[in-house]
Amino acid sequence: MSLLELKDLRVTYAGDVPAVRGVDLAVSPGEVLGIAGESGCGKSTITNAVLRLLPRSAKVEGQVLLDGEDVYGMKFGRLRAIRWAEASIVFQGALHSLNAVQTIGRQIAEPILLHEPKTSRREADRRVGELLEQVGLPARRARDYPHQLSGGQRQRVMIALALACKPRLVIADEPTTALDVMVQAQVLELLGGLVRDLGLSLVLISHDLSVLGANCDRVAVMYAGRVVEQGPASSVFDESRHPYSAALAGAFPRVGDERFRYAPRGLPGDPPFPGDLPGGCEFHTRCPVALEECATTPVALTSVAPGRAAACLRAGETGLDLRGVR
Ligand SMILES: Nc1ncnc2c1ncn2[C@@H]1O[C@H](COP(=O)(O)OP(=O)(O)OP(=O)(O)O)[C@@H](O)[C@H]1O
Repeated sequence: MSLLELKDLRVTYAGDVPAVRGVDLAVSPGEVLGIAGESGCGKSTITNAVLRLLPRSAKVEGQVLLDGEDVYGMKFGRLRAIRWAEASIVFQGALHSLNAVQTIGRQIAEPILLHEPKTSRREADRRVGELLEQVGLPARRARDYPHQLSGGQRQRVMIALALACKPRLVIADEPTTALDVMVQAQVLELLGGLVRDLGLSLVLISHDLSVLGANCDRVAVMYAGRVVEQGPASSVFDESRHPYSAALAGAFPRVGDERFRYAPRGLPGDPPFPGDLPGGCEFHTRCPVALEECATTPVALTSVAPGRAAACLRAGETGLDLRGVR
């Protein structure tokens, strides 16, 4: 059974902004699922929807099942119990997520003491030290305040915090966006290693498809609130079946990788505003291989190969060369 399952998830913000428009996703125990897409495509909305962290004005339809339990059908007490302990989130931008006037040790101890009331302060402190060491920081840094740490160290603290109550699922929403490339690679390697060692499931969210290609088992690519391609990470990245995935893959080349014979190219234009979507395929206005009918024919996510699906009228065409899109 899946540890996390989204069934036809739809989120509409006040003012009729359909930010997520029917997303089906499943994450198995121990699996790393990547969610890719440009800013505004609905990635953070999905993150927040999983643990019911959306503003009250957001209308949520469909289902979120965590280990088979309907997150939107449970009482608030149960919801509070599963946050941190069953599933936790590493948010982007640790400086804003951490409390500036509390030591990081206290901040990591807090969910432990809250969720495990029998744990003594002393035991919680011991666990904090252990968690800090697990993320590559000396235990004594527990006495530091967030401003005394570098950006990469703070993001390590965020990971320690997410692991504090031994959850089975971690959602990391752009966990390395604010970091420089070297530190980004170190933090991702750390996160991936911990997930493997602890046997956790991970949902890794990023606009950078190369990050996901290197760190995930499977990837879902989102555009305008929907999944437009899904499949094993390496194939979505190397042999995209949707022109948008091909463009995303081409926007972030891996230096020295022989497979990238094309210069990195940005994708012209912006994603559409969710309140004002074009007809037909939502991507047709920016698509380099669009046909006339793409402007009028809506297209659903359809299986294109075992374990692979794409929402493109041309996805099944043999010989369609998307490499030039990169
Ligand atoms: N509280 C809100 N009220 C109204 N609209 C919102 C709200 N939060 C997000 N949106 C809109 O919903 C859409 C999806 O936003 P979301 O933050 O989920 O995208 P994202 O892919 O995570 O982008 P980013 O990478 O920039 O965080 C955007 O058009 C955004 O403007």
